[in-house]
Amino acid sequence: MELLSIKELDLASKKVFIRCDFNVPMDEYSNISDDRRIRSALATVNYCLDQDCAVILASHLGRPKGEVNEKYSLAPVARRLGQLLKRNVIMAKDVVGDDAISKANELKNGEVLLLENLRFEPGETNNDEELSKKLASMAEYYINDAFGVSHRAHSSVEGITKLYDNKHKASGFLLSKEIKFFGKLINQPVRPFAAIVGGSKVSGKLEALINLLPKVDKIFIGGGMAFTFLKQMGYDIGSSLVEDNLLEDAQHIMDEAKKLGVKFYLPIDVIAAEKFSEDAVSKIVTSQEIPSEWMGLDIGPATVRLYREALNDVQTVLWNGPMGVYEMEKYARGSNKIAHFVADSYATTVVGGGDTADLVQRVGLDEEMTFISTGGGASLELLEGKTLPGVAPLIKE
Ligand SMILES: Nc1ncnc2c1ncn2[C@@H]1O[C@H](COP(=O)(O)OP(=O)(O)O)[C@@H](O)[C@H]1O
Ligand SMILES: O=C(OP(=O)(O)O)[C@H](O)COP(=O)(O)O
Repeated sequence: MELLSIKELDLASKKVFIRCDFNVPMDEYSNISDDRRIRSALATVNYCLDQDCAVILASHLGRPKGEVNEKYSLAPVARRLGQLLKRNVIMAKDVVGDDAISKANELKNGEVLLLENLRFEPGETNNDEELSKKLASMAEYYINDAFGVSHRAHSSVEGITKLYDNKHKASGFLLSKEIKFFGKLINQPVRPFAAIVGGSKVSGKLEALINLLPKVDKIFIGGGMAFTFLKQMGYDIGSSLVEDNLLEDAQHIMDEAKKLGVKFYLPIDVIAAEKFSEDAVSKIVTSQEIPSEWMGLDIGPATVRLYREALNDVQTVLWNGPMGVYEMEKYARGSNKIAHFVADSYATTVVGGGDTADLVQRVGLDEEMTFISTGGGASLELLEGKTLPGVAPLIKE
């Protein structure tokens, strides 16, 4: 699949809109714990600045659900970006309001403007045409460099592409790199091929799992993903994260895995805690025996041993989603152990997702992996064989 490339555009001294994925992990004080997604966008931003462009950057951060919420402001990203670019980054107070529009209009060549969180606008996730039009009115060229969100048909990712012809839109360097890498990986994975899937975005990833089954040989489940399966198996999961409306889907996935001969691993023990807190009372329990009101916040040591054994013969691994609440040291052990097994293996190791990349970086193993992708959900959907809605309009005819 060949994409329209930024290199083929005549960008010199033009105004360019770049959709980035600056959805970076932050602590409670808005300190960015892993700036990989910002650093990954620099090649495209610097390329545009070298062409003397006026650069308008836009991203979402978290899921503020169409409302302005200071907690999800991109201001910390603007500061970090300024440090990395070694130049001032102008921050708009809104997305397509008076402030953003006037700053975009006044933006000079060589200047960088960052719009506020796109998801402060309810139209963003609804792929609203009016919002796309307002965003597109800011610049003559559109670049998608937001691999991590290219599986979402959102206004700044999909809708906006309809407002530019092929001479005025393209993929950025990051998006191209990711698509090229996964293209190769998916066509000829060396087998056995395993997917390790965890984290907290249960609903999206459960859907991905069903399509992943025919592509992989082994699936390892951890993190908040596990409890929907464990509940469906009849276990008491206490107050662990669960998607009750997806219990049947979970059963379907387990049945299909059996039918297809895909080895499907679930945690056999977990670290359960009385509450979602670092200082909560916690203990190791079997997956069948999570006390009511307690919640599973990490995989347990028996699961770690089981997964290590079963990962031994694997030749290709795609990992998305932490095995536990890795941000709290007390529940980070499972994720850290898995990170070490994956890094130490001779397999091709691909890690995807903002938080998964963060945890691998925290244990200093990022250089040990074959490839760290900026997209978790996006890479799972690529692996399913889907063409991502943000990528389809950028495929060369
Ligand atoms: N058992 C669990 N219960 C609740 N949250 C969990 C659990 N395990 C992991 N998480 C959370 O999942 C989040 C990451 O999930 P996700 O966004 O799906 O991963 P990624 O960003 O790598 O795609 C982390 O904030 C982590 O604390
Ligand atoms: O962090 C992201 O996805 P990921 O956690 O699957 O890597 C992207 O920024 C997409 O965010 P979303 O899942 O809220 O649409």
